[in-house]
Amino acid sequence: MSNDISSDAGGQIKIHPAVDNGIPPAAPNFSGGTLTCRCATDPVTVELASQVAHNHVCGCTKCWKPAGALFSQVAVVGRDKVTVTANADKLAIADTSATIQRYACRDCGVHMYGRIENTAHPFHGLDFVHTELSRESGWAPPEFAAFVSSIIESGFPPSKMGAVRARLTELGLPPYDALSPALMDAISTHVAKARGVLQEA
Ligand SMILES: N[C@@H](CCC(=O)N[C@@H](CS)C(=O)NCC(=O)O)C(=O)O
Ligand SMILES: [Zn+2]
Ligand SMILES: [Zn+2]
Repeated sequence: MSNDISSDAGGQIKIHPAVDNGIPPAAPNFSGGTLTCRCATDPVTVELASQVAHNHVCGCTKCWKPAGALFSQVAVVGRDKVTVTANADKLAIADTSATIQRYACRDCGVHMYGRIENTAHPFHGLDFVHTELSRESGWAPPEFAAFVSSIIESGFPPSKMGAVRARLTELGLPPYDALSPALMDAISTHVAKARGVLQEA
């Protein structure tokens, strides 16, 4: 336990640096900022021309996490609000077979944005971004924890899942093993309408 990267000296479970010491609120009228990768020279920069939505922490193996973090922090923003403003040539898709095409810096490994190209996907039109890559404060804070059980797939001991879910709840991040109920309902509503079995939401 003492050398477990997922807990601090006091045994407190560490979720992600953006939430471990309290979650700062959104700034009113916040209108975006610049994401910068971790390269000391020639960093990739991405401009977001709006506030983000549905910010959350994600335990899946595919989302980018800073070193030592159990969870990723990830939000969505309209794809028309996302512009790569420097060193775009360093970006490559982390896994071309994934639904979300995550554009990663080849040098530092940070994911700069994730994009869904399938126009039938419920989340088409939204890009996935990590606001911690910005120096600005005022981003919409994370509201829930998604894919919590998936941290086990990165090697986290199943016996400590109770402590993780308790800590997430304490932080005000209700833990779910897929997305939040609101987002799961939105996905199924989209699917039902596409199948013609539902007219009204
Ligand atoms: N248990 C899997 C879950 C992966 C997963 O489904 N991730 C969600 C949340 S980011 C997703 O929507 N993935 C789509 C994708 O990765 O393209 C893992 O941890 O790898
Ligand atoms: Zn980089
Ligand atoms: Zn994820």
